Formats: sequence, C-alpha cells, structure tokens
Amino acid sequence: MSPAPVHTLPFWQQTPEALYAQLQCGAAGLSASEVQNRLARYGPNSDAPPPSRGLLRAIGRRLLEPLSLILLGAGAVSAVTGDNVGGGIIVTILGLSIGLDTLQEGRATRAAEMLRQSVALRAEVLRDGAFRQVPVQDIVPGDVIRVRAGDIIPADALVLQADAFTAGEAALTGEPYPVEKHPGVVDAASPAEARNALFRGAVAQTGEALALVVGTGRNTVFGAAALVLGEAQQPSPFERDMHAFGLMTARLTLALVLLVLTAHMLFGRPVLESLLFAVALAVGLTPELLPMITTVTLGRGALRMAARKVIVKRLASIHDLGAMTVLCTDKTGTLTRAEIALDRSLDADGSPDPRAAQLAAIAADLGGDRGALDTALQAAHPEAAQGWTLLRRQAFDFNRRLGSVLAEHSTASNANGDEHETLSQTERLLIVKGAPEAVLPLCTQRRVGDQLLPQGDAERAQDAARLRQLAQQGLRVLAVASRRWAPQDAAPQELEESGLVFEGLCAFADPPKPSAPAAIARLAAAGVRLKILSGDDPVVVQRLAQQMGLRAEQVLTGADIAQLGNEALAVQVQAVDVYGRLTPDQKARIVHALQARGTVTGFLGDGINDAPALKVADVGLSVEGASGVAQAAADMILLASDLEVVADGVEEGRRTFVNILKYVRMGASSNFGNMLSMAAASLLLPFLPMLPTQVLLNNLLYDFSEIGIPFDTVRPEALARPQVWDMHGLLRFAGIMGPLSSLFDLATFAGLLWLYRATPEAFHTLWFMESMATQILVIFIIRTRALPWQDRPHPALTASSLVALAVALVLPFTPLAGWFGFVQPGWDMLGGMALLVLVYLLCAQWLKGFALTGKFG
Ligand SMILES: Nc1ncnc2c1ncn2[C@@H]1O[C@H](COP(=O)(O)OP(=O)(O)OP(=O)(O)O)[C@@H](O)[C@H]1O
Ligand SMILES: [Mg+2]
Repeated sequence: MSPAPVHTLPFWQQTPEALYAQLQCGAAGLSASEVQNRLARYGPNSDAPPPSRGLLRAIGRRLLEPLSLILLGAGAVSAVTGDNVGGGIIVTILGLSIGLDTLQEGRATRAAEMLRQSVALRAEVLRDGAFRQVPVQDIVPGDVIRVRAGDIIPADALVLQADAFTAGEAALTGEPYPVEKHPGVVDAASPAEARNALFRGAVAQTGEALALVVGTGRNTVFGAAALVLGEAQQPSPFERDMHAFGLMTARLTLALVLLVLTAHMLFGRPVLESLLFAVALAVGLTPELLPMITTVTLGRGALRMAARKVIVKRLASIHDLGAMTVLCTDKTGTLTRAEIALDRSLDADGSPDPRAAQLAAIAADLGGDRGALDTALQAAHPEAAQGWTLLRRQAFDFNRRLGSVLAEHSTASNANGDEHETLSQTERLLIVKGAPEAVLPLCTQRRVGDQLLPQGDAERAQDAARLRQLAQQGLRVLAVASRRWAPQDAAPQELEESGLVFEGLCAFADPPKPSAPAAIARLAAAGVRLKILSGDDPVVVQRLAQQMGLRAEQVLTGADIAQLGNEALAVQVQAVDVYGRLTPDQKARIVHALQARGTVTGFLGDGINDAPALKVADVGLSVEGASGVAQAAADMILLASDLEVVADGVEEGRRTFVNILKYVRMGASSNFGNMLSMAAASLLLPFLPMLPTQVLLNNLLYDFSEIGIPFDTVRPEALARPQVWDMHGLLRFAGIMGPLSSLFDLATFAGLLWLYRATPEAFHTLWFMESMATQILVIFIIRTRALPWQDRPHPALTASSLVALAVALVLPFTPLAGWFGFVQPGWDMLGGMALLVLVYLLCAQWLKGFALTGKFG
C-alpha cells in the first residue's frame, strides 16, 4: 500500500482540473479495471486493514493465548523431566483443541461476516460511465461519487456540482450547524472553511452533490476522527456480563490452584508433579470453549435471523435483542404505511386554497430536503418551482423544525399557465415551512384569500384549535409562511425569519399500518413493551398510539422533557409510552433514561434524526433503504420495515441466548463441583487424585461433548419471556448443582478407598470414568426444564456427547490405556460406579427445578 499522492496544497485550494491531472482521472470517473489497480495501490477505503483470515494466522493467534502458553509450558516441563508420553499428550490435546476451535469458529464467523457484508454501507459511484452502488470500502481516489441527504460522506472529495447540498460536520470540525457546500476554489487553510470540500465521516443533511474523491481510508483530512461515526461501540450488556463471568471464573480458578498447590507443598509432595497437576487443573477449570461456543451460537443465530429478514451487523446484539424489554420506535414507516400524500392545502382561515401547498412545494424543490413530506409536496405540485431560482437557503433542521428559502421569480418564464399568476407577481420571496409550533410564532400577518390581515391573539387561538382538529384526524401538518423581499436588497447572509405572513397549512395523510397492532400485541405477549418516540405533533402520535392499542393517556413532549432533570426523566419514562415533538437528542436522552434503570432498550428508526438514539440504544434496529447514518448507527438491519420482523428477531435472539446459557450453566456447575472435589481430594488423599494428563484428557473430552450445544433445540416456553443474564440465578444454580456433583465424587472416593481398596491407578481410572459420565450425562437434564425424554436434544448434541462418553469409557480397556496411566478396572467397581452415576442423575433431575428458579415445583 503506497500513500495517496502528496498534495502541495490542501485539495480545496485546487481546481478540479488540477486534481484530475494529479490523480490521472476525469469528470467521467474511472473504469472497473483502473479501480482494481488503485485498490491495490491505495488500499481499501476503511479504517483498519481487514482482519486476516489465513488459517495459519488463526492458529498462531490461538497458540499465543495464555491458556495455550500454559499448556505448551506444561508440555515442555514434562518433556524435560523425561515424561515424553505426558508431554506428547499435552501437545496433542492442545493441537486438537485449537483445531476444533479454528474450524468451528472460522465457519461461523465467515457466514456471519458474509451477512454483514450484504448490508454494508454503499455509495453511488460513477464507474465505466454509469452510476452504480458499490461498497464504501471499494472507493478509490479519482472516483466520482454522488451523495444525497442522509448519506455518510464516504471519502474526502472535492465538490463538482451541488444542488441544495449541506453537510453536518459537527463531529469533525465542531461546527454545530449544517454547512452549505458548492463548487469553486477556496483560499483558506482551515478545513472548516472549505465550503467546496466533503470530508469522510460527515453527514449529508440536505440536497445532492457530485464530488471527486481525493482521499480514502485513513488517508483523509480527519483520518481516524471519522471513526466517530464508525462501528466503534461501547460493550453491550451481553459483552459486559460475559466479561464479568470470565473474570469470576478466573479468580475462582486461581484461588483453587493456589490452595491445591499449598496443600501439596505442605504434605511434602514432589514439587514438579504438584506444579504440573496445578497447571492441568487450571486448564481443566477454565471454560476455554466459552468464546468458541458463543461465537458459533451467535453465528448460527445470525443465519437463522437472516432467514427471518433480520441482518445482524454486531453479533453480540443478538442476545440484547432477546433480552430487550422496551422497544422505542419512531412512527413513520413502522407504525404507518409511509405512503405520505398531501391531503389538503388551507389558507390562514382554514378555507381550501392551493397557495400554501404551492409555496411549500417551491420551498421543497429549492430547499433540497429529500424527506417524505417534501416528496409529497413535489408530487402534488410538480411544476410549482418552475421559473423560481434560489438565492439563499436555511436548510431544514430537526431542532428548529423549520427551514426556509429565499427565492426569486424570473418574469421571463412567467407566461405558462394561470396557476402561477398570483405567485409570479412576487419578485423575491422568503418561504418558511415547518412545524406549526415553530412557524406560527414568527408570523405577524395572515393571508386570507387575497387579503393580508393582522395576526392577533384571537387568530392565534383559532389557529391552535384548527391544528388540534387536523391532528385529531391523524393528519400531519406543516405551516407555511412568507415574506416579501425588496428586489433591490441584496440577499443577506442570515435569513431573517420574522415578521412573516402566515400563508396557510398543508395537511398530509399517513395511514396506519393494518398489520401493526397484531405485531405490537405479539411483542407485548413476549414481554417487550413498545414506546413511540416521534418528532411529530403529540396529538397525532397519541391518536395513532390509541389505534395501535397502546396506553396513550399520558403523553410527554419535547418541551416537557427539556424541563426534566435526568433523575426525574428516568422516573417518567417508566410510565409514559407516547412522546411527541422530540428533537434527535431528546430521543437519545429517553433511551438513556430507560437504560439508567437497567432496562435493555431497543430503538427502531430510519431517519437522520434517529441516528443519535440508534447509537445509544442497546440494540439499534434500522431498515434496508433507511438513511445511511441510521444504517451505520444500527446493530441490525431489517429487510422489511415491519414489527412482525422484529418479533421474529426477538424469538431468535432468545433461542440463541438460551443455548449460550446452557453452556454457561453446565460449565459453572461442573467447574464448581470439580473445584470442590479436587480441593477435597488434594487434602485427603495420600497421592494425586488424577494425573495431569488425565485431567487434560478429561477436559478435552468434556469440551468435545459440548460442541453440539449451538445446534440444540429450544422449547417454545423458553422463548416466551425476555432472556436476561441473571448472575444471581447462575450462582444459585452453580451453588446447588456443583456441590451435588461433588457429593457423588466424594462418595466415589470413599467407595474406592475403603470398599474396594483401589490402587492409585485404579482410583485414577475410575474417578476419571465417573467424572466423565456425570459431567456429560447431566447435560441432558440441565438443558431443559422438562423431563429429559420429553424435550429431545438436537442429534448433533446427542452425537457429540455420546461419542465423548464412549471414548472415556472404552479407553481404559484399549492398548492406549497405559499411555494415560489407566488400568483396566474391575467389573464390581464399574457396577458400583454405574449405580452411583444413576443416583446422581436422578438427584440432579429432582433438584434442577429448584436450582433454575429458586422454587420447587
Ligand atoms: N421537510 C420538512 N420541511 C418542513 N418541516 C418538516 C420537514 N420534515 C419534518 N418537518 C417538521 O418536523 C417535524 C419532525 O419531523 P418528523 O415528523 O419527520 O420526525 P420523526 O421523529 O422522524 O417523525 P416520525 O415519528 O413520524 O418518523 C415534523 O412533524 C414536521 O413538522
Ligand atoms: Mg422518522
């Protein structure tokens, strides 16, 4: 990878022609073959080099993990002390376990990665003479790109053409408001002043632009700063819980190993032997398969979810979807059909009059927003903007909830159709449109028919009543206002939006989705509560919420929320399900307030205004075709904007988590039991309770028995409630099931020592067999709340478990037995052991309900 060409000047101080010459390209873009060359030269347009997928590297990475190093060390010690067989076995076990890991995990991650790629952000690029969508990382210097409102700017680029284009650069330059961009050469050193430059990671707020790519990847002006918008995320609740669990296990293991080691030293056992034993114990007690089981289970979960139209971008969020208890959603598209159409246009007194919609359509056309309301306005009056040119614009902004244009009508093109006659007399006009609450306070006059009347308190009261009426019919309303601009006045720097004439209202219909109430009921039945977080009028939102069957008596507005401190808000959001007139940051604040009380919160949205909340939420859900910013901020992409799809996803998320929990429960209880047994045995026995190689083999076979868990079936009851990680529950489970298995270990010891007077070799062999049988067979009991035969395991799990068990039971009878230090046990001892295992399993079945729930029955 060689660096991009060194510019003597910042690119915004150069003409397109100069840059074409430097980059050896032109206005017609690049050819596909040239792009391949450049990709090889400049590298992909991403922040980090793609993680290497080479097999050898994957194996190398695993060999360097602490656990593997310990094993290698133990193998080396064995070899040095002349125990070649022991050393060989340790290395074989290491090889097998790494091989297994690499194979399984590789497959799962590859499948998940392919899904992720399928929803990777794309950009529109001019290639071989035509615009096409390509993955963002395939953009190279010299490409010509087209960006539109809602896109994330994919690379540093020089503007070639711009139509109402503004970019939000707050995260990069700190400039809080969207910046107008247009072609030209800028003679300033600071990128913040470069009005002709697009920077990677900024957000296109309005309009559309064509631009020449000059820098990609980290080779951009803001380099790593662009990461702000990238995938970097805080660890999710699931990742935090997993980490806490790993830490707890590690501490317990360390404590036990130290205890065993001290005991052995005090009893004057050989140091090296004791050390090897302790190391083997540490290995045996570490749930080293946990990462592999988690990845494979999540990878399989991602595949199943894809079949149900949910594409997972961040694997860990699968669990969070299953644990989610509150889903916040915006309104349009999810709860409504998003087929927004202009329903009526009214003058200031509420009489039908097309003027308001015509003015709004001009503003929509020249303003460059590409929102649904603007599209509806343009569809209703496609010709409205003919003859009008733009002088200045203040782009629509979700915080102010209005936008304006200063437009000029050229009298030359005035003769087409009488529809424009009244408008054409105005030469320069400032047109403001936005939410009525935002626009009306700026008005001092109102237009009724052809007359301009003063706007007084009585009129304001009438307006408010009319707005409420429209909202109660479920109509979204925009207010339109204007102000004449004297032609001789130059267009000012700042558009003064005051002293306006209230022109009238445009009302839009956005009918509710017939399928939504059923989906909401399904989610509610599954323990997921829906909250609507909208920027629209609270009355409209409330009415829709009622139609959807939500609790809508209480509504909070953005103005209410601005009054509340974080504490008070955290209380309010528990009870209130309907919110209106929220700014983008308030949406995020509500999600935050829900999380403050430990609620796992999801957010579903598709607009630029939803991106902050999507980022904050535990699970951000967006929709295919949503704005680029929303998709980038989301953890999952729905292939259909439908709550049914979310409900399906929730089910799969829970299924996935139930299987991970099985492994964790198994591991926690069997490890805890083993710890107790080993500690007791070390204190009581005059010899090592198991040889280090036997401990390792035990560990390997047990691991093998569990590789079927990701495939296991889950009963519907387990999917009915949110699956939350419950550390207390887990500790209770381990605290009951662990000692139970220890009890039977101790019984085995006692029987072997006093009843059968077993030699150390026979003791090792039988304890090995007993330990394997109890650990492996108990999975068929622990994996379900039902009776083991009522809830059949997946064949993959049955196979992996029984094969591991068979190997453990047969090994002592084969010629290999000697290598591991096994002897052929007597049939009487085997019979006694079988009986003990049976009783253990019965006890486990009897106690598991209590261990799982804390209650009997
Ligand atoms: N292009 C626009 N021009 C003028 N005003 C607009 C425009 N887009 C939105 N508004 C105003 O801003 C308000 C908030 O926008 P919008 O309703 O799209 O927010 P939202 O939270 O995405 O809503 P929803 O929940 O319906 O998706 C609108 O109700 C409208 O009054
Ligand atoms: Mg929206």
